Amino acid sequence: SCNLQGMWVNDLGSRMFIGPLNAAGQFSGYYLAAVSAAPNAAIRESPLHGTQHPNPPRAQPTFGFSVNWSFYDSTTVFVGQCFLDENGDEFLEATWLLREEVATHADNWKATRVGQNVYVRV
Ligand SMILES: CN1C(=O)N(C)[C@H]2CS[C@@H](CCCCC(=O)O)[C@H]21
Repeated sequence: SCNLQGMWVNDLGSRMFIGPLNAAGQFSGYYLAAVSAAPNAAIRESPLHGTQHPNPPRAQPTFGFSVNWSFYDSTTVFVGQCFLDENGDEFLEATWLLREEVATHADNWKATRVGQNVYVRV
């Protein structure tokens, strides 16, 4: 079945490490963004926390997690599902919302980006 634990990479080249699940399906880990609005030199590991359906183990569970960027005033939340391909290899389909801190409420309209990415195991 699909378990999020371990190291993943997406099509942007970003990597994330997901730690062990607890009984409630909660996990922690870190995210290493391959690209950012911040200068590349600033990019560093950022903590993530989330949940996936733990018990009973689901073959292709849904998950969610959020990343508190340690080098930029923004936050990303991810939701998605773990799938098994025809070879039995796991991949993640994720949709994300990236919320950037903007200077004034007048800029609120342009503060949230959305996207989708696929992750495969490193
Ligand atoms: C590299 N990325 C990646 O692997 N994504 C799935 C997307 C959604 S989070 C964003 C990086 C945000 C870094 C901090 C910032 O620039 O606000 C982009």
